[in-house]
Amino acid sequence: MPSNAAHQDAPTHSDGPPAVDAEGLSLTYADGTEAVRDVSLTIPRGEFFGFLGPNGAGKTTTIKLLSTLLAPTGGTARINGYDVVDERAAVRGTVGYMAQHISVDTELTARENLRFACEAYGVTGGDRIDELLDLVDLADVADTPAGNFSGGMQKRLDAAMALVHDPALVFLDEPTTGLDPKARNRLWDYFERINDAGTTIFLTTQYLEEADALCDRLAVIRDGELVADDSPTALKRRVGGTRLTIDVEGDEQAVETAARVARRSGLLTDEAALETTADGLTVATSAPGDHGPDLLVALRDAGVSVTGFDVEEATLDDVFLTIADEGTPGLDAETTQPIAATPAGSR
Ligand SMILES: Nc1ncnc2c1ncn2[C@@H]1O[C@H](COP(=O)(O)OP(=O)(O)OP(=O)(O)O)[C@@H](O)[C@H]1O
Repeated sequence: MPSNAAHQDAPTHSDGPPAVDAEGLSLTYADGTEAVRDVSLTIPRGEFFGFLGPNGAGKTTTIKLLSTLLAPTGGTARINGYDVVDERAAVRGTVGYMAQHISVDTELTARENLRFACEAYGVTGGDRIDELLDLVDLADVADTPAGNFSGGMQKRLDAAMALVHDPALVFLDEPTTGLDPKARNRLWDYFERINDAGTTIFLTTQYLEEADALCDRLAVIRDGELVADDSPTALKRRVGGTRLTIDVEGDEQAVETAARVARRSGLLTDEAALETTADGLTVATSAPGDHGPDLLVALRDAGVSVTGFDVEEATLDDVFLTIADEGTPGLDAETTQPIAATPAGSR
C-alpha cells in the first residue's frame, strides 16, 4: 500500500467516487493547438476502459491532464474523487502511469528497478516487490539486469513499476506497441489480472483487436473531441453487428424471390438491413440469432434453393471504417466529424 494518506482514504479500489469524472476538459497548448476540446467522460471504478483515436488526436494529452502532468486550460476533472488542479498530490497517490516509452533502467536488475520505483513513491516494505515480480512473471529473473530482457519483459517490468503504490487507476499509454503477438498476449493476461484485482484501467492502443479483447468500454477521440463512447459490442452493433450472407441457386429472378420471401417472413427486425447481391442476399443485423436459422427454413419452404450460408461478425475495424466512410452514422447523434480508420505508425 502507498504511504500516501490520500490513498488510504479509499477503503478499496471498488468503493467510492468514479475513477475518472471529467467535465468539459480542455487543453490548448501555448502555440494555440487545441489538443483536447470539451471532453466529458465518466469512468466507474473497476472498468477496463479503452481510449482510441488516430495519431495526434489528443490521447496522450488527455492522459497527462488526468494524471496531473498538465493543467487543463478549461473544464474540470476529478480522479478517484480528487480534483486534478486543487488536489494534485492526492490524485498522484491514486494513479499509476505507464508511458509510451519504457522507463526501466537497463543497468539495474528487475528487483532494483522496482525498489527504485518504491522509493520514488515513498512505498516501504519489500513484500510488494515480490508480489509484483510474481504478477508479471519476472520472479525467476528478479536479479538479472533489465538490459538483458526482451522488449516484452521490459514492458512487463515497466508496468509493474507503475503499480508499486497499488494505485486505484492505472494509465497504460500504448503499452504493447512494437511487441510481437506472444509478448502482447502475455501483457494482456497481466493487464486482465490487474483489472480482476479491482484496478481501473485506462488504456490507449493502436490495436483495435487489443481494445476489443480487453475493454469493457471504448471512447474514440478525434481532433481533441470525443466522437464515440460505448461498449465494443454496442459499437459493432451500430454498424450492423453481424452480416449474414445467403447464396441461392438461380438467376436474378431467384435472388428477387429470395429477397421477397425474406422481407415477408416477418423474421427481420426493423434494424436489419437486407440487400441483394449477384448470388443472393446479405442481412446486416444486430440480432443474428433471431434471423439466421428461421430464415433458411422460410426460404426452403418457399422453394428457394440455398447454396451457401455464412455469418460474419463485425469487427472494430468495420466500426472505424464505417465512421471514416460515412461520417459517424449512429455513433453519436451530436457528432459531425468522422474519425479516421485504424491509426498507423507509432512514435
Ligand atoms: N507540447 C506540445 N505543444 C504543442 N502541441 C502539442 C504538444 N504536444 C502535443 N501537441 C499536439 O497536440 C495534439 C494532440 O497530441 P497528443 O500527443 O495528445 O495525441 P495522441 O492522440 O496521443 O497521438 P499519438 O497517437 O501520436 O501518440 C497533436 O496535434 C500534437 O501535435
